[in-house]
Amino acid sequence: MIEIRNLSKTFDGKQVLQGIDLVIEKGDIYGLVGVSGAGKSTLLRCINGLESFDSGDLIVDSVQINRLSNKELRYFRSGIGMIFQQFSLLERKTVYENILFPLKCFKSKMNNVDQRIREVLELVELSDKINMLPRQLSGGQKQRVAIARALIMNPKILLCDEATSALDPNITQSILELLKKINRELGITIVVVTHQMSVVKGICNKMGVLSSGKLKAAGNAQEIFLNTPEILDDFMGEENYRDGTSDQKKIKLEIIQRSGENDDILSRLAIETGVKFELVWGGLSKYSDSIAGALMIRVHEEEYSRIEDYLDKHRVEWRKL
Ligand SMILES: Nc1ncnc2c1ncn2[C@@H]1O[C@H](COP(=O)(O)OP(=O)(O)OP(=O)(O)O)[C@@H](O)[C@H]1O
Repeated sequence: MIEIRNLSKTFDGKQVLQGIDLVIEKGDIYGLVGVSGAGKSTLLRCINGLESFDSGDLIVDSVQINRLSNKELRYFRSGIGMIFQQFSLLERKTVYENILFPLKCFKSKMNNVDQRIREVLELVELSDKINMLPRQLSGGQKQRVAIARALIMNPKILLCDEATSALDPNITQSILELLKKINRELGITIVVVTHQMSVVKGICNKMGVLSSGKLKAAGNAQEIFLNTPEILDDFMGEENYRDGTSDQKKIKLEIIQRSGENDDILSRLAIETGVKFELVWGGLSKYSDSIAGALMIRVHEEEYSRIEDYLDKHRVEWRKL
């Protein structure tokens, strides 16, 4: 378990994390989201002791990180894996040597190193690339090597800093599946820093929303998406829909669909109100353990009240954006 209590940090007098209280349970896949500069990466780096903090407590499996000596901190960090957007592989070393690297760094006395490297490579499904150099691999394959390198030390926690941000959607999906498998089969707690809402929806059971160094919300990811979506408004539009024409006279609203309810809502809305509206974005999202969806429509302000009346009358869940 990772417990963060009233943690604050400044950089050059600027407060970048302010009174953060957060608990990440063993086995969670926890998403940390927020706009650029919100403090996500700094918080992630505090968790593995790469970054110090000014006040508060950070306790990982009953170990108070801020009280560790340098030697103890080094040992502690060997039990936490980390992967990055840019993979950070050694370009002149083979896949095998890259995975071996942390064992050398931490002067590990692990037995059967060769067998262990082959095991982690099999887990990330890259056994056939063992003697290749990073430049001979695709982005997704490089991230798999980075994951294997993180796993070689048998970590209890894996930290992912924008690990899929540089990848195509299909490749992202396969990396997310791999992270889920690692969480499920090895029981590794995963903390994911991302600006991609689809990543949080796809794999995270919990999430924390950071804004200007403060924690705006924390809890069950699906509940935050469905019950308090306004908290995520800052990110909407970056990924879910593109709306270049900012027509002031049009109002956007979101219709929530839970478990297949209101499948026919758009056709009913069009036929029964006669209002012409635009579908901006729509889709079902697969949350870690269920499916729910949202439809975003745009309507001229003069006709907005007819839509509002219809949705309320038919008890359809919606909100104005
Ligand atoms: N080493 C540093 N020295 C000084 N300021 C820093 C340092 N690292 C981060 N900051 C500042 O701390 C704030 C939080 O940065 P951080 O990288 O944690 O945000 P983030 O939410 O991860 O953003 P992004 O999504 O862009 O990576 C920013 O204002 C950043 O400029």
